[in-house]
Amino acid sequence: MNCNELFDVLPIKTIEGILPEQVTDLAVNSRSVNAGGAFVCIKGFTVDGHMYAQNAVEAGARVIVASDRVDVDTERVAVVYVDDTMRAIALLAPRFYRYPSKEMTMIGVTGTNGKTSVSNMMHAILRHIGEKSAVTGTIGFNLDGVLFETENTTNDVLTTQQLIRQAANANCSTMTMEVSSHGLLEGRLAGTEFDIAVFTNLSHDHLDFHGSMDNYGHAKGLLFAQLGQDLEKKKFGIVNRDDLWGERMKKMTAFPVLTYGIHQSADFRASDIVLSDKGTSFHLESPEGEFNVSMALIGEFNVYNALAVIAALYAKGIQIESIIEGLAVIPAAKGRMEKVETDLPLTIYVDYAHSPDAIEKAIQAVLPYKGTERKLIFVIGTGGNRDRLKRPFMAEKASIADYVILTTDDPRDEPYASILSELEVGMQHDQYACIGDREEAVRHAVAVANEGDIIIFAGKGHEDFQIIGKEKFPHSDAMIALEEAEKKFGHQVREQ
Ligand SMILES: CC(=O)N[C@H]1[C@@H](OP(=O)(O)OP(=O)(O)OC[C@H]2O[C@@H](n3ccc(=O)[nH]c3=O)[C@H](O)[C@@H]2O)O[C@H](CO)[C@@H](O)[C@@H]1O[C@H](C)C(=O)N[C@@H](C)C(=O)N[C@H](CCC(=O)O)C(=O)O
Ligand SMILES: Nc1ncnc2c1ncn2[C@@H]1O[C@H](COP(=O)(O)OP(=O)(O)OP(=O)(O)O)[C@@H](O)[C@H]1O
Repeated sequence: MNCNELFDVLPIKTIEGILPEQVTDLAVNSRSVNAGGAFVCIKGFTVDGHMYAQNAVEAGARVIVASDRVDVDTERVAVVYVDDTMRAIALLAPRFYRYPSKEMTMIGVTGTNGKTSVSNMMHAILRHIGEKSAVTGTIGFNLDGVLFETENTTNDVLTTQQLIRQAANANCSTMTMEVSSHGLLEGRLAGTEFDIAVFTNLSHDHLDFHGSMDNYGHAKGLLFAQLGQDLEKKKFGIVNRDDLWGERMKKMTAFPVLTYGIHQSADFRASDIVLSDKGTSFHLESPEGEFNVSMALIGEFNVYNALAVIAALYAKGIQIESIIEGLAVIPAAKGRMEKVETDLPLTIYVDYAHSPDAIEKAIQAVLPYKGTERKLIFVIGTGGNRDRLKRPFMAEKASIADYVILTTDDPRDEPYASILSELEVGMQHDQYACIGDREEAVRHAVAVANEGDIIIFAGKGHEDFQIIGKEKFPHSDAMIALEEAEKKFGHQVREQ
């Protein structure tokens, strides 16, 4: 891109050296600088990108954007000095990628729980009805069926613009993004123009970062505020009417807001809900009349997710009949109450619940068909060095299960003992075990199960690793559980 055109977007303090005519690339990581590119030095939580300016020059950068003095040869490279490089990249990235979000319908999904589920359901339905679609979030970046790994739920501003440009170039009609509160507060969505903002719910999580529920709720609301002020555009907010924070989200935008819910009156309302182990059906009241909806996803929480999906895709202009047809055939998002296929006499789910509300909802999903004979075993892990306040509340909700195994998900640098003791405070009955090593915890769950029992492994979901210390180790709840269950029950099945 032409340098004058690119840097014209910045309030520049000084330029040392001579700006080249063009830059080929933008980078915030010295390790991904390409020859002829520009490197922006970001001060992070861990390191200061200014330390890597010389590495960037050696990798071929022609321009460095910095706020602090950098010791580089200005005969070789131009240095653009600004007040704040984080704000600079927020302006440079969308300009460099030519404001790609304007070329598609952009749907942002925020809330404590349900972001991955809702956004992947929308993506799957759009593809089912023949539209090209992209989605980014905790599972990665899915470009019309091809999955790429990403670092964050909501990526840094540069990666975000790169991914949106990729989706636009691939002629996607829609890009759905999971929008985290961290992403909103840290400006990772600068330059992303959303058309539809969806709010799922708000409950206790990430208070280590936000300090209070009020701050956390405010951060989520920024997605609605970021719908902008150009009221001539057709934009929509979608909010959960049964969640007290829904009203607050609504107040953050002047655009029309469609509501959904089960208990309160709403534009999209579900009633006559039938929950089973095979799936869920409900009656839908909508602005277009009444419909029957059925889907293979289990649990009342998925009724909320389905309502959010229906309202958002309706706002995009898709016929409700087509959305319902899509809902009938799509699978659960990976690792979200995902049933592990087995002919062994156990029902096993892998789930990503790691907040008190999600744990309650995951357990409630199986209660309607569990009966009194079968035991529900719930394995709950929490991460080390992260929100400690939620731990007892997680165990309190887990206590709804008959037998609970308290363990870790990514212990990081925190000792097992401190994680487990803080969880244990919340237990409401004595039918539980504390086992820090997750593999051992999974094996124990199968060891205590009887034929017909249900086990939910919560906390790791789609992830196939565990972070212990600073390292990632391969880990799969499903594989360990199946191996153990095969040893325990396999002969029974084979002999039949
Ligand atoms: C606390 C936090 O937000 N950290 C984010 C932050 O990392 P950081 O500030 O530590 O980065 P850093 O390592 O100090 O690097 C600073 C700069 O130096 C550069 N650098 C670094 C090394 C080098 O050799 N060369 C170089 O140029 C880096 O590229 C970067 O530009 O910037 C990184 C790049 O954007 C993010 O990946 C990282 O997210 C970490 C992984 C994280 O765990 N974040 C969590 C808190 C988070 O954001 N979570 C939410 C989901 C919440 C939910 O579940 O709802 C999310 O959206 O993911
Ligand atoms: N609408 C919902 N309400 C409450 N719990 C939900 C809802 N949808 C999913 N869950 C539960 O929360 C877990 C996480 O769901 P999902 O990954 O969709 O949420 P998320 O908002 O993307 O979470 P995260 O930010 O942690 O990635 C699921 O595994 C399920 O147990």
